[in-house]
Amino acid sequence: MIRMEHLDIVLPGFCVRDVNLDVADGEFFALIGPTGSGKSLVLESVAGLVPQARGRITVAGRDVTALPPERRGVGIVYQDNALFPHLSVMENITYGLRYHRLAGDEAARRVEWLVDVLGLSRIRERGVCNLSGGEQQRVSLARALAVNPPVLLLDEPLSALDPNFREEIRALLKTLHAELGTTFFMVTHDFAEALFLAERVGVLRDGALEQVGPVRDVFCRPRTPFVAEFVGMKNVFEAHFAPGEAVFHGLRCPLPHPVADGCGHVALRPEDLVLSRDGGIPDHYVRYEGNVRTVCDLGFVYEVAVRCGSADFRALMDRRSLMESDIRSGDAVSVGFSAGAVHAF
Ligand SMILES: Nc1ncnc2c1ncn2[C@@H]1O[C@H](COP(=O)(O)OP(=O)(O)OP(=O)(O)O)[C@@H](O)[C@H]1O
Repeated sequence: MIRMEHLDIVLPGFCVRDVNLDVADGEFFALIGPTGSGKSLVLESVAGLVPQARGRITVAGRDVTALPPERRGVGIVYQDNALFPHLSVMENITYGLRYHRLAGDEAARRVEWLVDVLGLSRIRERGVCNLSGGEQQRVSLARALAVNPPVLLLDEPLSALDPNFREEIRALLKTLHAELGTTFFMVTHDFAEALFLAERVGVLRDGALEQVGPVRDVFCRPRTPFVAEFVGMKNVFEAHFAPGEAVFHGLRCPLPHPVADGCGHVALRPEDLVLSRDGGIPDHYVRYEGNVRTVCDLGFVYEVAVRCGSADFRALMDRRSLMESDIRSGDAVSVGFSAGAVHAF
């Protein structure tokens, strides 16, 4: 549905380099990466809002590289919703219908369906300026989808919302995608969002794609240290591989799958580590001894940093486990994990 071939965008001080990407018809694809990695530029080049220096963009089989934004067949939803402030909710939603010559029963039914699914019935005649952030974002989703675009581009649609609205809009995005079959192409720097919504993701780093794949694959089997850290692995170590095991920072670790001998990395998710002060690590777990360096309150969970030899591990613990195990900074602890949790690459 969307194809980018050898896409380059050249700006003073920043370049997007040789992006090649295929997004399938009806897919929910998320382009993820840290702030400033070029995600919005790639999305805007699909929309025709940023000129590319090289490459070709195809939408629904049509080469749109040279077409203006309004002829590309894409809808767009921004982080800050960009509604027309002088128009009502319904006027905003139906604004594009006339331009796209979409009057008639089918368009009216679609608008009513969107108003209903997005919970806008009660506020349809209101002006948009005094709506809550969540309501405004629901209106902008309805406006973008009212003209039935084959592709909906979403530029960080949740990041300006407070946490309650974020969950609500996230769930609505999932429903809309499942019901409409529209291809969704979303940009976000929040991997958890992509994990909840997307079928596949592409990870952008400094203007270049570093890994593309099914979201679970990228989550569990990152191919580079950068992707591993971006998806929250937290424990990424340079390692030397020998038959059946990895050695890193002087620690030996069995490998769940055969890996070619030589150098590489091992990575562990912080939630896969178990900490204990009294040796209470299951016998079949890999186990190292170390000292707690810091205990950091992250809100719902605690991140506990433990040094074992010269390796710094980071584990996540919920409040109850932390209280029950009475782990504090400076304590001697065991760090344990199942060999199956080790990702080697
Ligand atoms: N019109 C422009 N002219 C020059 N530089 C630009 C322009 N637009 C964006 N940039 C720069 O290009 C880089 C990538 O910007 P972009 O907005 O695509 O990043 P992003 O990954 O979407 O980041 P964020 O998550 O913060 O939105 C940034 O350094 C930005 O300052």
